[in-house]
Amino acid sequence: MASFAFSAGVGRYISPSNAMVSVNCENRSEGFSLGEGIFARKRDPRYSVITKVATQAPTMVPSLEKELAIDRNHVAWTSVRQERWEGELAVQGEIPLWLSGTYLRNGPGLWHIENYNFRHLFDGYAMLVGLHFENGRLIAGHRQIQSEAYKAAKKNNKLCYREFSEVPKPDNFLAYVGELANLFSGVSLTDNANTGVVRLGDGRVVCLTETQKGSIVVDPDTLETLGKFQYSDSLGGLIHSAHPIVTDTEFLTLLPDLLKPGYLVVRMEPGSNERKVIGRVDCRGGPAPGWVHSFPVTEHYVVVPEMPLRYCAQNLLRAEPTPLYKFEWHPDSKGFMHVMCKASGKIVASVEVPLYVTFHFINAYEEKDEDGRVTAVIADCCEHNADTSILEKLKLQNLRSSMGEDVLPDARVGRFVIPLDGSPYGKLEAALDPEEHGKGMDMCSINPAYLGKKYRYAYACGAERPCNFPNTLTKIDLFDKKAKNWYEEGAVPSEPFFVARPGATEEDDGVVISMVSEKNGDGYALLLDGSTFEEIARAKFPYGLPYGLHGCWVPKK
Ligand SMILES: CC(=O)/C=C/C=C(C)/C=C/C1=C(C)CCCC1(C)C
Ligand SMILES: CC(/C=C/C=O)=C\C=C\C=O
Ligand SMILES: [Fe+2]
Repeated sequence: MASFAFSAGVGRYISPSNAMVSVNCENRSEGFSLGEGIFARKRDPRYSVITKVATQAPTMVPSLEKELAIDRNHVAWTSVRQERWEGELAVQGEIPLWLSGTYLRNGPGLWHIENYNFRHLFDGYAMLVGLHFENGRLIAGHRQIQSEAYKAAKKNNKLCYREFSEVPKPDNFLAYVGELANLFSGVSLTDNANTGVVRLGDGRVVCLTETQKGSIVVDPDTLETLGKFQYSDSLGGLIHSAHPIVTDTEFLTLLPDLLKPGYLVVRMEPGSNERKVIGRVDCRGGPAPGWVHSFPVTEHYVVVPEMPLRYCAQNLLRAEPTPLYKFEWHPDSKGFMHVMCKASGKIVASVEVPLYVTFHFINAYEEKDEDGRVTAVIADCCEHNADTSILEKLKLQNLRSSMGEDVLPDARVGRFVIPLDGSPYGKLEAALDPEEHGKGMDMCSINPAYLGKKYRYAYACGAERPCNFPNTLTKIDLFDKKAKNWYEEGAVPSEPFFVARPGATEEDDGVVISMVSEKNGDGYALLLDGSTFEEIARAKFPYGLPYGLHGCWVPKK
C-alpha cells in the first residue's frame, strides 16, 4: 500500500500530464488549486461533485461539450474523466477489520478517441480500479492501463489497433494490404487488456483480454503498468481464453487453434512464463473452434467447451462489424463438451450437448457414486438460452438508449451434466428457476476455496425488470434453488466478488465486493455480507465509475 497515503477525505486528481490537483473529498464544492493550468473547476448542476474539465486539451480528456454530450448517458457507459485518481473514501457502515488487502477490478473505462465514439462495451480502453482495505478504512483509485493500443491512440488521436469491434481505417490501398499482413501476424491486434485481472501464484498481477499480447503486468499497490507479460514458450497462436484458471499452484488456459480447429490445454507454474501443453482437443464440429471466453475445471479435469458460436476468419477480415463481430453462429455444427484429465492430457469424455451460448463458466465438480467413482462432471455457466443476441445488446448505443426498456435477453444458470461412462450425449438444464434471479444473470464469482469442488453458492449480476442490462446482485443457492437479490433503483452494479473471512468454515462466510455506477452520475464501492447478503458498508467515489468487468483479490503481504 506504499503509495496510498492515509489522509482522511483527501484525494488527488492526477491529470494526464501527471500534474496533481488536491481535492478535499468531504468539501468538494469548495475551491481547489489548479495543477499547471490543466484543469479548471466547473460545477455541473447535475452532480453533487465538482466536475473537472480540460482547459488546454490534453489528448484523452474530452472537452466540456463532448463530456456533456456523453454525460446524458448513465455513468456506467460514460468514459472516465481523468487518467488517474487516488484517495481515501469516507465509509458508511463498517468494513470488517479482517478485510485486509486489495480488490482490483479491470474493465473498459474509455470509449472514445477525440470525437470518435467506440461502438461496443468490449472496445473500451482498460481501466484498473483498486480498493485497498486496511483497518476498516478504504483507499481507492483508478488508472488507465498503458497498453500499446491506448498509448498509440493517445499519441496519434486515432485508433491504431484492432479492438473487439473497432478496426483502424487504412489510409490507402497499400496500407490495406499491409494491414491484412499485420492481422495474420498479430501485429495489428490490440493489447488492450480490458477484461480481467489475476494474481499469479508468484504474486505477479496480470491484466488480460482475449489476445495473448494483451497480457500486461501491473503493480497492485500503485495500479501502474509495469510492462508486457511475455510468454517465453514457443506455443504461438494469437488468442487465448480471457479467463485462465489461476490458483496458488498453477495457471491453466486454453489456446484455440484456428487453422486446425481445436484447443491446446496449457499450464504454467508460478515463477515461470513458460506454458506447457497438457493436451489437445480436436473440434468435433466446424469450421472453426467455438469461442472460449472462459472454461471450468474440476479437481482432476479440465472441461473444454466447444460452443456453436465459433470464431470466424472472414469476419476477422471485415472492416465493419457484423452482428456477431468476429464470431458466427453454427447451430448445424452442434455444441460439445470435452473433459481432459489434467495429469495425463487424455480425453475422458466428449459429448454432444444442446446448443448453448455462454461467456462465463461458474464452476465445475465431479459427481461420485457410493463407491467414490466419478460418474459425471457437472459444469455450471451463465447461459443465454442459446441466443447470441446478447452480444448485440452490449453495443454502447443500445446500453445508452434503451434505459428503462425490458430488452435484456433471458439468461439462466446452465448446468451441464457430462457423463463419464462413454455415453455420447450430455445434458444442459437450468440449475434453478430463472425467475429467482429475474431471468437474467452473468458476471459470476464463487468462494475460490470451492473451485473445482461441489459448491452451493454463486454470486452474480441478475435482473430486476424492466432492464436493458443486469442491474441486481444475486446470491444463488444451488442446493435450495433460491436466490436472494440486492437492488437499488437506477444502479448498475459490477461483478460481485467474494472474499472469504480468514478461518471461515462456512462457504458463504465472507464479504461480497461490487462497484456500483448510478444513474445520477455517482458511483460507490459496496460491501455485502456473504451470508445474509445484506449491505454492510458503502463508500462513495468523488466521481462516477464506468461499468467494469472482472476482479481479483490481492491479500495484504
Ligand atoms: C472485454 C471482453 O470481454 C472481450 C474482449 C475481446 C477482444 C478484445 C477480442 C479481440 C479479438 C480480436 C481483436 C481479433 C481476433 C478475435 C478476437 C479475439 C475476438
Ligand atoms: C457483461 C456481460 C454480460 C451481461 C449480460 O447479461 C458480459 C461480459 C463479458 C466479458 O467479460
Ligand atoms: Fe469475462
